[in-house]
Amino acid sequence: MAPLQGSRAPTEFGGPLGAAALMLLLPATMFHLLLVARSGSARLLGPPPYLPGLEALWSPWALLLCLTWIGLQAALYLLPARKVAEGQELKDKSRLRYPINGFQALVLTALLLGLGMSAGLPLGALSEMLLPLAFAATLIAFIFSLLLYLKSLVVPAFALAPGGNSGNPIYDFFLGRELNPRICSFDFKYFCELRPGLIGWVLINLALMMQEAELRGSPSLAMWLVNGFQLLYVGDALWHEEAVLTTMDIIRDGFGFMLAFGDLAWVPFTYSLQAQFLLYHPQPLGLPMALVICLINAVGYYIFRGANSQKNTFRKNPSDPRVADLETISTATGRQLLVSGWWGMVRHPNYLGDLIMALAWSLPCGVSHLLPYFYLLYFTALLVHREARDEQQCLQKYGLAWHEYCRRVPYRIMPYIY
Ligand SMILES: NC(=O)C1=CN([C@@H]2O[C@H](COP(=O)(O)OP(=O)(O)OC[C@H]3O[C@@H](n4cnc5c(N)ncnc54)[C@H](OP(=O)(O)O)[C@@H]3O)[C@@H](O)[C@H]2O)C=CC1
Ligand SMILES: CC(C)CCC[C@@H](C)[C@H]1CC=C2C3=C(CC[C@@]21C)[C@@]1(C)CC[C@H](O)C(C)(C)[C@@H]1CC3
Repeated sequence: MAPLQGSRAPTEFGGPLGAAALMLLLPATMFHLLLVARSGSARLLGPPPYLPGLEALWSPWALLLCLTWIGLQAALYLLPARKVAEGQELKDKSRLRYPINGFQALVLTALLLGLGMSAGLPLGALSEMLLPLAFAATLIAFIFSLLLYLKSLVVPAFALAPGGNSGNPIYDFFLGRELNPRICSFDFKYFCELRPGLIGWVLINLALMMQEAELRGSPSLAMWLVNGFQLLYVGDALWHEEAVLTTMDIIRDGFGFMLAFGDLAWVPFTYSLQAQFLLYHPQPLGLPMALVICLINAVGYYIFRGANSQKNTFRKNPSDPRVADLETISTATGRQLLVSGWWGMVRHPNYLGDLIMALAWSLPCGVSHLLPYFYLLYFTALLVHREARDEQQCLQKYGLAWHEYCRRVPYRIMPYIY
């Protein structure tokens, strides 16, 4: 049985108190956004238009729908994969294996949906159920995290995450004790990170677009852009699914409430905020402005994809001709750090690209409201915090070589600014 008191790594997110506050604050924020998006004034910083009673939140149908959705995605995850990838080496020197069939799951979901819609499935009606669906997803995330916590109490110590094993049950419940909870080969964290929430996000976007078409005759240009940009982002994540195996969420963070709620509830219901806003607050958008916004998204995507692919190619095979000419610094671990190309511009060029895309997702909503810019604000805070966490880990891993990298590439995310 794993000890309750673990490695005593320094706590993050403000320790147990911060974790407890976040567990209340994050769901509260999500419901606030859902309520405000459909209110006339759509004021991000004002009070919610009303406080929903339990009858507006709880619906057994919504719970059934959420469970069916997760079940469908789990079934697609279990289908034969075109490739099985190995994860990073674990404490016991073993490597886990992961199916690479996320894009296949997206395509099959789209086919099933197409079939359903041609048989009369009223997808637009989903937009009327967002509140009970979000409540059901939160409930599922909470119960799921509790089961994950209980499971973590009976696994050997080497299976625990370095950070979520402080001995404080609230903190560990939030951050996640077990690093890679699995039943047989089914990896819960990997599954949740990319499937039900991410594909659910584009499904909700599509439902909002269908509803707009029903209300106004056809979807607006702004709605097309938001749907297109975010579908590109999700499709890209699933196409490059293997890259998620080197993110800190998979390598370092345990699977607890933060990721379970983040993946299953936060992503689908808050990342679709721009489309929610547009359904209730139609915005005029001319073709020239739409083209400028497409250009901004393309620039963001170019940087995001270029930086992520450059690092992934380099980590897989430093002598690959696409990266072999780049300048590097050697580290005591034997690994090298790129100091030219994208990674010589700033220390997190992928975050910069992601943030530029976030701006492009909000601009179609106009500038009359702050609400559609919530994602950009939240995401800036998330990435600044994430960058600091990653910096700390790289400093620990690479020591002097990391100092040298910081000297050569002084800016973190935004050249000459941050
Ligand atoms: N939409 C969303 O909600 C979110 C999106 N993201 C996106 O996910 C993607 C992945 O982000 P994330 O996992 O945070 O981190 P990164 O992909 O930026 O990976 C950081 C790691 O890269 C390696 N690295 C850092 N500098 C260099 C260098 N100069 N040369 C070679 N390797 C280097 C280090 O690991 P090592 O040396 O061990 O390889 C470091 O720990 C990003 O594009 C981010 O924008 C992230 C969070 C949320
Ligand atoms: C609820 C809290 C505020 C914190 C939750 C954070 C999570 C929502 C994010 C943590 C890392 C994520 C990643 C993606 C989605 C959001 C979460 C889960 C990602 C799958 C999005 C698509 C990208 O292409 C990616 C690189 C695959 C992302 C990986 C990290």
